[in-house]
Amino acid sequence: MTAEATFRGALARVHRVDEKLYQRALARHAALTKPPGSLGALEPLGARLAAVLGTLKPRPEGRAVAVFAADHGVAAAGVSAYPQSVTAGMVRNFLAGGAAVNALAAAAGAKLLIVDVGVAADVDDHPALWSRKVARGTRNMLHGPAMTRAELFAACAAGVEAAEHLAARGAVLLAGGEMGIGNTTAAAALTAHLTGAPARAVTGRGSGLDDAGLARKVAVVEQVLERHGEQATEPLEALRRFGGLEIAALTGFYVGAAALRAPVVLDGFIATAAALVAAALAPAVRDYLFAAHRSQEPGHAVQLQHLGLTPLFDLGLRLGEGSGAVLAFGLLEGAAAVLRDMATFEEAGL
Ligand SMILES: Cc1cc2ncn([C@H]3O[C@H](COP(=O)(O)O)[C@@H](O)[C@H]3O)c2cc1C
Ligand SMILES: O=C(O)c1cccnc1
Repeated sequence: MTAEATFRGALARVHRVDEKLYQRALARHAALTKPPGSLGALEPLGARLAAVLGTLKPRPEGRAVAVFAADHGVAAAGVSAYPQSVTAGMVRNFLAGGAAVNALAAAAGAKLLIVDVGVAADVDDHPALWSRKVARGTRNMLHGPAMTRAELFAACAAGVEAAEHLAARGAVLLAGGEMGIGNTTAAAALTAHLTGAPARAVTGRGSGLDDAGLARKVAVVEQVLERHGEQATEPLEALRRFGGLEIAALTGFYVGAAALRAPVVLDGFIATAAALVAAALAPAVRDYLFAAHRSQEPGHAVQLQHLGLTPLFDLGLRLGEGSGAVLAFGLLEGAAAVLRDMATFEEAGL
């Protein structure tokens, strides 16, 4: 099967969840031994999980996070506080177990898969590494499309296959993360294009730009949109022009998860840019997406509002790597547990 067929096949398998099951789960919550509504956001959260998993007694055990890594040609425009070489350096750190997502995934009991979809440097083989290098980074989107169509679909297919791989190994709750120096610039361009928000409203400091760096980054995003925004007439073309290989892989990952009817947790600004593309291609994908946190990156709130998703928490995170998504696993499992395991007033004879 071609990469394009893999991705389009997954898109065609995405269907809306059962709204009636969602309503029945809310009704069950109202009958449980607690004042109605006293579990707050956990109640609709549990009901959404029930609808996704097709049961009033969801048991989402088995957690996994896939972190997609790739480099960005636009990094040459001085849009990050860090050099491009940090992408490969951090991939090696993930494999050695020393990054934030390693610590958080271990604390959450989540399996971690690292996927190289486009790191510029060579990365040595490792049992935790999936080598799906499509190219040695993207081209600089200031001068033209970041990817070819073949590269775009190869990255999207890698994401679909990562979701299938993790689900086949017992993961019920999925999350995606990313690593790629320069990728908040790509995410900002995509977000401005897909939501219609002005570049300056969705462009932030990323990994830590100062005021001058931020002004340069906003100008880059504006120039990119001016130069070829009009040619991006559909979501996949926007992804090809302004995205990154890891963002395309995350788009495939969300579509792949939805096609498998698996709940999938969003992370921060870059991950949610990929979710915007996925939801633009197949609106039903939204039924399977769970927003973990609100990132400090200012465009994240714009994206979440566009998707109609309410984040579960705001810890002031601005890291990526899937770090915030992994932190939400416990809340999802807690929401499922109360819906599944609590007694109703009638059962308790109350
Ligand atoms: C050491 C280090 C670890 C990271 N882990 C995630 N990111 C985050 O920062 C990058 C995006 O920011 P920008 O667009 O400003 O380059 C991404 O790789 C993202 O995941 C990191 C960044 C650094 C420096
Ligand atoms: O929101 C994020 O995920 C984020 C923000 C800044 C830098 N890297 C990631």
